[in-house]
Amino acid sequence: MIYTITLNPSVDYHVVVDDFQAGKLNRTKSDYKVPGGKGINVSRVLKRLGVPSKALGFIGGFTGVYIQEFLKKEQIQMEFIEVNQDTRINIKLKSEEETEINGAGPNITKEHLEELFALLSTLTSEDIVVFSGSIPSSLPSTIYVDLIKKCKDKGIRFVADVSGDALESILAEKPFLIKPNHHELGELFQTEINTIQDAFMYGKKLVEKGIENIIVSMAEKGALFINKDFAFQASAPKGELQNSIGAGDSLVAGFLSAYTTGKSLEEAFKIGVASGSATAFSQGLCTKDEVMGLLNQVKLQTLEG
Ligand SMILES: Nc1ncnc2c1ncn2[C@@H]1O[C@H](COP(=O)(O)OP(=O)(O)O)[C@@H](O)[C@H]1O
Ligand SMILES: O=P(O)(O)OC[C@H]1O[C@](O)(COP(=O)(O)O)[C@@H](O)[C@@H]1O
Repeated sequence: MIYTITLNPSVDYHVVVDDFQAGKLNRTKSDYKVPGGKGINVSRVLKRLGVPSKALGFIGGFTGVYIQEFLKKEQIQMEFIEVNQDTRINIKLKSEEETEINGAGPNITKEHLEELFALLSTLTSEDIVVFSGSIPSSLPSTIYVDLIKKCKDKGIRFVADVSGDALESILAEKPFLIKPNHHELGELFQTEINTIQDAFMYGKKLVEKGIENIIVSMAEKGALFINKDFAFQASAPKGELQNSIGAGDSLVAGFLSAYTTGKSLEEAFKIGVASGSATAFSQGLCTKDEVMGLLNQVKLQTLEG
């Protein structure tokens, strides 16, 4: 079973504003709300691609109730730990550009954390755990390392889609897969990455440190897959960008949906990239038909060196 762990879920409040002006009164052209948080998005896309998963994490308040009801309607398995404060609301503003304001998240107590450790202790080496997204501000930045150690003790493989200090701290734990975008990869090396060649060079450094597989996503430029045996660059399909929120999560879900059902790393990578782009080209998260419709546009090129 794939378990997704979202320490900091969200209700994503999407607003579309024509010609957004900072510091002025703006009125929405349209708006809608959906559950968010990286692991929750991964579970939702996995479900659409026909692969079951179970969503874990901390949830609370009226926003938490909304998320759980929504996921229940989508028949997504979940086992969230109830906390005392509201799950955050993240603002996703679409105008000429996309602007995001993500909340810090509710207070998580020692007891809540112990519940999560107890849940993890029921998993087996057959499972895969996906750790995604930010850490609520009440938890230490090393929390992912502690949770990962718990998984590693049981021989459980894990995937991490995290950024900043959290990403840096988990590298020594040798994840099965990480998926930074090119900004997040650059941040690790205190540099800016804009080209495929630079992404390849820095991605390889992480593989040398013991990361099994790395996917560096580069939005409309596609993505790179690197491990110790081979490296590929995938072009992204062409289409009209609707909303790229959740594109990275969809890439992770697409990859895992294929890899855990017996496809090669190469094929799984292609399905991942098609899933990311299918989400970017739709208002919400991708559907299976949308992913399959884009798959033959994803072309792989071997990267050497
Ligand atoms: N504008 C776009 N056009 C085509 N594909 C896109 C676009 N934006 C994102 N994608 C697809 O989604 C994947 C993940 O997007 P990216 O923005 O890099 O991730 P994140 O959401 O983690 O920042 C990309 O590798 C690509 O396949
Ligand atoms: O936990 P973080 O880093 O604040 O990110 C949470 C946000 O990321 C998302 O999961 C989208 O992630 P991606 O666009 O990277 O796929 C949103 O649903 C959510 O609001």
